[in-house]
Formats: sequence, structure tokens, C-alpha cells
Amino acid sequence: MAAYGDATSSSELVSSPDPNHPANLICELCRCFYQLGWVTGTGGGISIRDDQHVYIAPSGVQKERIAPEDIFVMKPDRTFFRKPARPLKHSACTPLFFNAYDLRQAGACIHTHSQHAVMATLLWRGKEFRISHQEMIKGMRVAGTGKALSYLDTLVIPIIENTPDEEDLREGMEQAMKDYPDAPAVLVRRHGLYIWGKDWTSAKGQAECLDYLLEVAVKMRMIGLETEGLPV
Ligand SMILES: CSC[C@@H](O)[C@@H](O)C(=O)COP(=O)(O)O
Ligand SMILES: [Zn+2]
Repeated sequence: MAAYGDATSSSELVSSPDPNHPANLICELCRCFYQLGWVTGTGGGISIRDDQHVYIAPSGVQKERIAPEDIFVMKPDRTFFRKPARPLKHSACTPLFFNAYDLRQAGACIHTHSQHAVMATLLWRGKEFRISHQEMIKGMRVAGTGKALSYLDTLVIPIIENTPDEEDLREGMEQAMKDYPDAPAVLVRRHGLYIWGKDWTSAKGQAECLDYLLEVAVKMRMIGLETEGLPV
């Protein structure tokens, strides 16, 4: 996405009447994601970037109550364009969001603590989650930013182990993205998932499709149905 606006001052970088300004979008989307149970208890979040700016939410705050002036703006080299006036720290998910930006040229990355994701990582005990023959697979994209998957494709999402500190997931996520170059997301066991897209609408749409697929898969497995292949 082309750089948003031509702000010259720190507050102008996040202050805009345009509802599609990334600083406004992050606040709105966090409220939506809160209603879905994806970012409750201050966990989870979303980052959006354009050609020049990376927009990051503050850490450890109620994500559904963030205001645009609370948003951090970084450069692609990870230095800061602006920090909020209030004493806030940037999200601990920042290095994970940068994995999506650096390795997939994503335009947005979402981190959820969805219970569907957590349950799937408990029921799929190995290194990957797999599902086929579901219409919503068509909402997913190769590598998150490529062409749409077909109904005939099997969706494969790598699972990495959780770490006590969010930042320490960075290496595991990077390795999983290298090992699974077509995967549009990475699941984190007992924690949630990271998912990205070429822009925020694609990331949001894929997050909704994947969450749906994870919920269906968990229900299928709980009643003894396989999620891959057609039942014989
Ligand atoms: C319930 S706290 C969860 C956090 O430690 C972490 O997992 C998280 O997703 C949010 O990190 P944050 O730094 O608040 O953006
Ligand atoms: Zn988290």
C-alpha cells in the first residue's frame, strides 16, 4: 500500500478523519476482534503497514479501548517514527509482525488468542494442522499473499511451541515460515496464531476463514471425524 498521507508531525502520523487510516483501523479492528474473543485480556492484536510506516498497538493494554494517539509508528528498518505521548510500550508481538512483513511482504498481520486455535493445537499434537474438503479453504491464500486455495487443496498450518515471552516466538515462527513456504499462518501451541495478508482486508478475511476452519476441525475431531480426506 502506498504511504498513507504526508504527515509531518508526530501526532499527524496517527490523527486522521479518514476511517481507513491505519491508526483508526487498528482501533476499530481490535474492537471487532475483541467481540470474537480473539484479543481479550489484553492479548492478541493487529499491525498494518504501508510503504513507509509500520503501525503497532501498545502492549499490555485493553486492546478494544486503544485510541489512535496510542499507536506507535515505526519505519521498515524497525526504528521509531513516533511514540505515543503516554508512557506506553509497543506490542511484544512486534518482532512476529515483522516476520510477516520481512518474509512475506505482508501488508498486515493479525495475532489472535482464539480458543479455536488453542484447542486445535491441543488436538493436533504434532508439527502441523491439516484440513481438506471444506468450502472455507477457498478463502485462504498461498503463503497468505499469493493465489487463493482451491476446494481441492489441503490446508496445512505449521504449529510451533509456545515460549514464556512473546518476543521469543520470533525464531520459531521464522523457521516455520521457511519450512512451510505456502502456509498462510502459524499456530502457536496453547497460545493462538499469527496470520497475515497482502493488506488488512485480506489478513482479516483469512483470519475469519481459518478461525472457522479451526472451529469446525476441533468439533469434527471431538466426534471422531477425520479432517483430511473424504469419509469412506
Ligand atoms: C494475556 S497477556 C498476553 C500477551 O503476553 C501476549 O501473548 C500478547 O499476545 C499480547 O502482547 P502485547 O504486548 O500486549 O501486544
Ligand atoms: Zn499472544
